[in-house]
Amino acid sequence: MDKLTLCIPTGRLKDETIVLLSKIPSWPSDFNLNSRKLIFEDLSLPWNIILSHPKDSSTYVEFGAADIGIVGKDILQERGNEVYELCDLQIGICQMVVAGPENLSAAELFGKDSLRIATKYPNITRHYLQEKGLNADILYLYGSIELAPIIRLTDAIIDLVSTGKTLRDNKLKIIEELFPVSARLVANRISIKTKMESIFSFVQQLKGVIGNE
Ligand SMILES: Nc1ncnc2c1ncn2[C@@H]1O[C@H](COP(=O)(O)OP(=O)(O)OP(=O)(O)O)[C@@H](O)[C@H]1O
Ligand SMILES: O=P(O)(O)OC[C@H]1O[C@H](OP(=O)(O)OP(=O)(O)O)[C@H](O)[C@@H]1O
Repeated sequence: MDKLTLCIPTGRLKDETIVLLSKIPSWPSDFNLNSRKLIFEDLSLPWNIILSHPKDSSTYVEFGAADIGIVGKDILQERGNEVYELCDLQIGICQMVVAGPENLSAAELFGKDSLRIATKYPNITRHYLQEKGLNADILYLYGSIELAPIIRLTDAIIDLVSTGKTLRDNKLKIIEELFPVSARLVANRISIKTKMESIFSFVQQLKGVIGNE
């Protein structure tokens, strides 16, 4: 069987991914991905591994640098990379929401004459506003999005929520839920044909351990 190249995101998904992979029997129990190395091609590994920024995993898979990869549904929606979604890994679970000040109702927010929304997800936000028939200015920010409405830079945000702690600590609340988010296993569209057997075997092994605490 072909040895696959797997793209694992750094950041908060990395640890959960390693927990999942280490439940697969062929994973070497003493293997350590916690260095600054970005490529792992050790003979002891059942797959070659590359580590990418979480926003880039689906791009590496789309362009064939990796056969398969792990990526949040938020990034798949935002970037629209041409990859094949294989399965939900049930890690990195959160929700994409519209959130705003605690005292603001949905009717008040959406009834505003000039609406401004801060987000790390401009494409998702544009699409959402179009679907709702709303006109708004989108303020693209890199992080700490919750800051924008509390200093009244924007009326609301479109961002991820998991525990809700960031919203609560900043006196914000969910105004509307857009879609659930979790990490997905994706495959390159050519590899899925040329390395079908290896990919199928990998998916079967993963499916055996997904959701097992
Ligand atoms: N609060 C959260 N709870 C659960 N999963 C999350 C949460 N925030 C983000 N995620 C998921 O984890 C993925 C990676 O997020 P992470 O915070 O590691 O990186 P990032 O925000 O894209 O990058 P950076 O922190 O460098 O800006 C996201 O694309 C999303 O799918
Ligand atoms: O509901 P919670 O559990 O509080 O999580 C939500 C927060 O997590 C993410 O931010 P992240 O930690 O990635 O930081 P960032 O804003 O700098 O991107 C997201 O953008 C929220 O800010």
